[in-house]
Amino acid sequence: MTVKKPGGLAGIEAGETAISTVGKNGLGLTYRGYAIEDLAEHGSFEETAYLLIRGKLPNVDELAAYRRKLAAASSLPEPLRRILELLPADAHPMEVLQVGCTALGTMEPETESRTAADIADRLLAATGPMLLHWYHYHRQGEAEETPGAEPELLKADTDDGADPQADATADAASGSSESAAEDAFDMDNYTVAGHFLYLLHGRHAEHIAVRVFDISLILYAEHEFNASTFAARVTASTLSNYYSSIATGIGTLRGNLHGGANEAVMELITQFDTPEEAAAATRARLAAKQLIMGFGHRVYTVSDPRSDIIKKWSETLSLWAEDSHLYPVSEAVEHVMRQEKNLFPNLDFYSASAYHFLGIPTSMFTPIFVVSRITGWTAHVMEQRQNNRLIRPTAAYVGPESLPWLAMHERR
Ligand SMILES: CC(=O)SCCNC(=O)CCNC(=O)[C@H](O)C(C)(C)COP(=O)(O)OP(=O)(O)OC[C@H]1O[C@@H](n2cnc3c(N)ncnc32)[C@H](O)[C@@H]1OP(=O)(O)O
Ligand SMILES: O=C([O-])CC(=O)C(=O)O
Repeated sequence: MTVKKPGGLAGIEAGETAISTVGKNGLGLTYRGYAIEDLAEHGSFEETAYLLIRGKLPNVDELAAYRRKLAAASSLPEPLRRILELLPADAHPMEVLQVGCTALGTMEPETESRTAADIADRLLAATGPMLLHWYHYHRQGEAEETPGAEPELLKADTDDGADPQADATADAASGSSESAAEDAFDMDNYTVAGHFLYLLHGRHAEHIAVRVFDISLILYAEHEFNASTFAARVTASTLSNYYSSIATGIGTLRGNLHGGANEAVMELITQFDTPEEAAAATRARLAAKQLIMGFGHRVYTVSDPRSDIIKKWSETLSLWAEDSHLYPVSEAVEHVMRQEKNLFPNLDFYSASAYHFLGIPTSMFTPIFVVSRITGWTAHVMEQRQNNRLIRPTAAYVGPESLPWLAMHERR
């Protein structure tokens, strides 16, 4: 008798890693031995990126130098800007990032002196600007379409009376090599989070907005053998180049069962005006055997520790938000999912409302996941290369056997 193997490689230990632990005892997440709770409370995304890519937490001087390196790496070469401008306005933002990263790979290829770690630094600083250059270029002259816009209390004061969003947009669209936004951004205090929000909104974001965004980047950075990381490792295992692993990771992250879930969550919760409506609709969907995005997990069985952290921040941001009802709506969905299915929210569920309250357009949610996960993908590509063996499992053949050859005229 043959024993049926679990689908989707569930429960299969597909290799070793020293980068992170996921779901030990059903819960818990560590990056190189550090608890996610500590990283999110005391650390920054730059420290997390350094830890993942270089294997240790940076000291004061190393962190300052790293931030300077990232700040310098955040500007886009002119040919790359042109390529991004040629992409259609309705292109999928994940494909824009795939094109952007691959195009950069043709301009700044991996070499002995330009290592995977160097390119990772370049990409985690430059992918946000790539996305936002393409975004603003195509929205030149359009009304602000950021849903919910940034809550008033989260906005930094702009004292010159100018409309920096319009300036940044127009300048990006004009094709000048350095946009007004980049010129004006305080590069001495560069953070990936602060720079992204600045380029999006055309003004410095409030401290709390930058901090919440920074924490979300920490939470999204790494997660063991998740689908996109595993796919990136498969690509690395063929001795392909670094950029190809990243392109693989982006393509795999896009799907709704993985990174795409945060956008699907937003599409769900914005359909409801009240918690009661959300609860009833969730019950109806479950009865119809539909998936509710942002719930469940392949590895965690008790809870996703990242969800507790981002949920708290989503609640805090909702206090200032125009459409603050999205937080109680989300809680109502969570309540039904726990009651009916004993399922808990994963990181994507409350990230959706948190990003929305920060004034981030829904179509950028999964690309932001890319900006962060580049760190984890890189750590895994480097680990795979250190002790490489081609990843090539076998399949149990279940197709037809020994068919007689059919001549052309015999085929239906
Ligand atoms: C950052 C991230 O990438 S986290 C993951 C993001 N993805 C999502 O949120 C998508 C929604 N969730 C899901 O589809 C799944 O929970 C996954 C893909 C995350 C994990 O999938 P699997 O490990 O294969 O779990 P599986 O599909 O076997 O689920 C077990 C049971 O729970 C149910 N279930 C799991 N997740 C959900 C959900 N979100 N909504 C409704 N039911 C669910 C399944 O239907 C299944 O029920 P059954 O036993 O009656 O058939
Ligand atoms: O681990 C997984 O399967 C998905 C996930 O939560 C992640 O990649 O962050």
